Amino acid sequence: MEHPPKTLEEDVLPSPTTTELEELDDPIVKLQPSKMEDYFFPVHKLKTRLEDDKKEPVVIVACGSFSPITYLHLQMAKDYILDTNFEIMGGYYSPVSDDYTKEGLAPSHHRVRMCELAVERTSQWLMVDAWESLKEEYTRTAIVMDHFNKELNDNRGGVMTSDGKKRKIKVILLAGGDLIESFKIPRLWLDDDLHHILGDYGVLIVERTGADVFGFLLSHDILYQHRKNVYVIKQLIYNDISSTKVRLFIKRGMSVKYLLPNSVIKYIHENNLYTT
Ligand SMILES: Nc1ncnc2c1ncn2[C@@H]1O[C@H](COP(=O)(O)OP(=O)(O)OP(=O)(O)O)[C@@H](O)[C@H]1O
Ligand SMILES: NC(=O)c1ccc[n+]([C@@H]2O[C@H](COP(=O)(O)O)[C@@H](O)[C@H]2O)c1
Repeated sequence: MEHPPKTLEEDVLPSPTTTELEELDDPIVKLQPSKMEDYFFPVHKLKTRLEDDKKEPVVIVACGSFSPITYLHLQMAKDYILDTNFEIMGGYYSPVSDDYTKEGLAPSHHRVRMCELAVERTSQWLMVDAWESLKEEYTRTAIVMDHFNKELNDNRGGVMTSDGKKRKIKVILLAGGDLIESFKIPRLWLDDDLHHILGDYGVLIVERTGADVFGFLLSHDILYQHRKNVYVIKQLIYNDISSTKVRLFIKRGMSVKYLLPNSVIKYIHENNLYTT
């Protein structure tokens, strides 16, 4: 279990590069198709070479509804940098399929496109993978993690180190504290899946207001058993934008500016999403 930095002095926050602060003029775009038969695994922002051989290559996978994606989801993926032992090769949003019966889900092709719009001008490492969303039936998160592992390690052989050898990428699930707390809901998660996700992959937990992550880690047997593979990202500034509230604001005709990227707001209006 990773603990937050003890003092701020010990923890040197990397300064963002200019490109990270500006919206990219020349966006790195490779849109996902809307049919499974046209599906390809997106790799256009994936780093293929490890810069620091002492670090462990990692790909972050964020599963969720993203209905719609907000600045919280974008910021959540950024906080990994506090952990200095990983070198991030890339990150993916994997929106759930339409079969996931949750209130407020816009059709999956809209959710995928909104995620793409959100990252295409603002990130040099985040991509959107439509595989899960293109499936007619719901796919459990453990199977989604296997899909990423297969694409990255089995099909592509991981990454290249400086001496030309290939190294396996650690695929890690990025999840908010609330998602982790859902592990305790009876029959929602299979124990075998939790052992697989936590034991064979790993979880990066982003603290969320109202969720006592450390207390929960202590109380949950399977999480505790795999605690070495569980990394908690302490939120220094809490951001509690929620997609539910964003949908409600839109429905009530209120402004959602500064809660999500303008390109996503424009898309929502153009496609008349969340108005009813
Ligand atoms: N405020 C937050 N702080 C930390 N993590 C969050 C926050 N909001 C969402 N997440 C995380 O983002 C991921 C995807 O979230 P998802 O879109 O499914 O839920 P949500 O934003 O809570 O949406 P909804 O309001 O529709 O339930 C999940 O891992 C969730 O825990
Ligand atoms: N058994 C499982 O694999 C399982 C159970 C609950 C949620 N999840 C995942 O968690 C993510 C977020 O779910 P919610 O939007 O319901 O918070 C989704 O990607 C969903 O697929 C997976």
